[in-house]
Amino acid sequence: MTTIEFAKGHGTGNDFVIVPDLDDALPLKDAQVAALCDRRFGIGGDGLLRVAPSEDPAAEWFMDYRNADGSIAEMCGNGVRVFARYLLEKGLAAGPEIAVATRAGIKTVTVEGDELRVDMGSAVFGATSEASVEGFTWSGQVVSMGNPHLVCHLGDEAELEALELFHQPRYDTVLFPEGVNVEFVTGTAPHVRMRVHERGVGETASCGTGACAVGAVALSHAGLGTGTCKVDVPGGTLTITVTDETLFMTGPAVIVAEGVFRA
Ligand SMILES: N[C@@H](CCC[C@H](N)C(=O)O)C(=O)O
Repeated sequence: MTTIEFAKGHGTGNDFVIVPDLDDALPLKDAQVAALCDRRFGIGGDGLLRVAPSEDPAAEWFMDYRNADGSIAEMCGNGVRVFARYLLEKGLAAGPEIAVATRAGIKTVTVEGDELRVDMGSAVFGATSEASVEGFTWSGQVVSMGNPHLVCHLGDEAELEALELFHQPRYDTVLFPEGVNVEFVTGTAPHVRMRVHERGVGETASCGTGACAVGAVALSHAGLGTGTCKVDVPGGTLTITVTDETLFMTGPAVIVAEGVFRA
């Protein structure tokens, strides 16, 4: 029998299995990640955060993020806050500023009271494209937060609530050969609401990088290059602040369990 030490945490309901691998001795296979993230036969999570030593001298720890299906993603916004909270609780980092190495570069996480603020780097706007769910089609803004997003604005709250996101949204597979996270949004800056269908997961209660993309688009639609936008997700609220230099995401992150997984 194999045993794997784990913790479990979430940020606005986007939940993660955390696997400490401080000696970098546990390179998890896709099937192992999927088994750990399975909600019936495993621990359950939208993704997995392996805590590994960083090869970049600018950060001590590397966040090896994997989606629930085992696929690799470049970045995870809620994940990086949960990762930093885990480091703090385990005494692996001191704070108030923690540098975390990710596949999308070093992210600096700052403790702000009960919440954590992350310097996510600027949102990069691309072309416009379309997403469809069950025969309905919306135009969307392509945004990169290190990982790909398609931000679609819907007519009203009723339309947002009626969305059947257990279906995989259709998108331009030539533009997104590796898949895309699709955000569905109502409202205008400084306060919007979104639901999300995540690549490699399905509908989740929150997506940090998705909220960053949505906040940046909402501010831009309002004619504001800089400013703050609150983004309500099913699992809570994230605050997105765009400056001339970067984009900050602020929100909660909690560790809720620890244990040993037997496989
Ligand atoms: N939930 C995450 C995003 C995780 C990665 C995403 N599913 C992808 O494949 O790009 C977040 O909080 O940003």
